[in-house]
Amino acid sequence: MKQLTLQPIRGVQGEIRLPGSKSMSNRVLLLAALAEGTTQVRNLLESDDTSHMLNALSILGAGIKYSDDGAYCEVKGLGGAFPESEATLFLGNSGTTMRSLCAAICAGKGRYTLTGEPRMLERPIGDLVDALRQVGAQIEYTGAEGCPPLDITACGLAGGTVSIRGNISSQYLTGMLMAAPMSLAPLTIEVEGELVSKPYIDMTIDVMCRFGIEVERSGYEWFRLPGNQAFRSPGSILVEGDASSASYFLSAGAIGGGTVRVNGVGDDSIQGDVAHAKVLEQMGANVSSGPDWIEISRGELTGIDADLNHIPDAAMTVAVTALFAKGKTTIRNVHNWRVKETDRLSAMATELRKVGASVVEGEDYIEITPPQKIQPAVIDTYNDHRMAMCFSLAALGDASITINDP
Ligand SMILES: O=C(O)C1=C[C@@H](OP(=O)(O)O)[C@@H](O)[C@H](O)C1
Ligand SMILES: C=C(OP(=O)(O)O)C(=O)O
Repeated sequence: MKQLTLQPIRGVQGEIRLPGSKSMSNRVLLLAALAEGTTQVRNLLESDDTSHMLNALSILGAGIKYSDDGAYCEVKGLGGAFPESEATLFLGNSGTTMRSLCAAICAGKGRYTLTGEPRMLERPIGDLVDALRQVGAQIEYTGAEGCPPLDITACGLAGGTVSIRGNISSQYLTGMLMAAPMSLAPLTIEVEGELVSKPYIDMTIDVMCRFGIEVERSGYEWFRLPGNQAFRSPGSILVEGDASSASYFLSAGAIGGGTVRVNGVGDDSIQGDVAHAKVLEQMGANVSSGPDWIEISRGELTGIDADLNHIPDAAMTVAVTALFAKGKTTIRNVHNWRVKETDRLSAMATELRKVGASVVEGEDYIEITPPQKIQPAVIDTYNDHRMAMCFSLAALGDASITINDP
């Protein structure tokens, strides 16, 4: 196993341009593949999750190539649902790919197996499968009930009304929304109970709108879409910088002193995770922003008690930032951390204790009391990119931090 040791970092300042948003990249790729016309996607993220989406889309028939200078990725759309074929698609541990492709595939024809890394086979998808079955999808579990692998016999989606639970992941609703225009008649999607991670739904609808599909909605309660519609390519689309990735740099600025500026996301962003800067401001950091940039510098940081359900990914960065705040920080309403790349509530509690914090791990919250002084530690990352990225910040505490499997 590789390790990365970070020597104590004494102060940070500087400016970066962010890589493309994972969430926006994967939405744009899928809709571009289904759309009429060719889309040039700029600032596409290069990552495991986007490579699983790209690979699956090319197996499903979309034409994908990079421009000679690498400036954009060109996606030649299919002009409708995926054409009839048979394929096994390996989707790694990418929730956005698994959930959105599952729904989109059901709108077409053919026989498909969707599978992934061992952890993906433990991540729930039953709420999406139940909803898709209401509109005629034929999906079987071949492993554990309620999780991938899935065997799908795609035969199109009927219209009508479908009800979907949203209390575990918003990605199920995102999947239904992006498949809905391909249904055979208008579709109304009703959300049953509480919906988590709400800003991701606004992002989904924003991207769909750029591909020519209007969604009628009542808040996060119901959504109505016309059937038999094709997405239309906007020609060219710029993927915003990744707001979740921005959170590590912004926290570094809030903790470490000098001014840090991230370019590529700001006030005009469609990503909910830009609200991470607001949380840092609430903790005492100095924040300013423009349409596509955010700048931050240190203030006296104080612990907060906050419901961070709306920013589940950046909330992990807040948890590590809490090591540098005065007093206790409580992060509430993050029960679905337990079903992501790893059980993030348990992993976070274990690793924060290694650097000396006192931690209470609740069923759906975490309470962090910082140590007098951050202890040098070897951090396990549980095959979770965000564990690696957010614990790098602990090296700002005058301690050397080794990250396992960085
Ligand atoms: O729709 C998306 O792009 C995402 C939604 C969130 O998941 P949940 O809705 O499962 O919380 C988030 O954690 C994930 O990284 C990306
Ligand atoms: C939860 C995440 O990803 P996904 O659900 O898309 O696998 C993440 O990137 O933090």
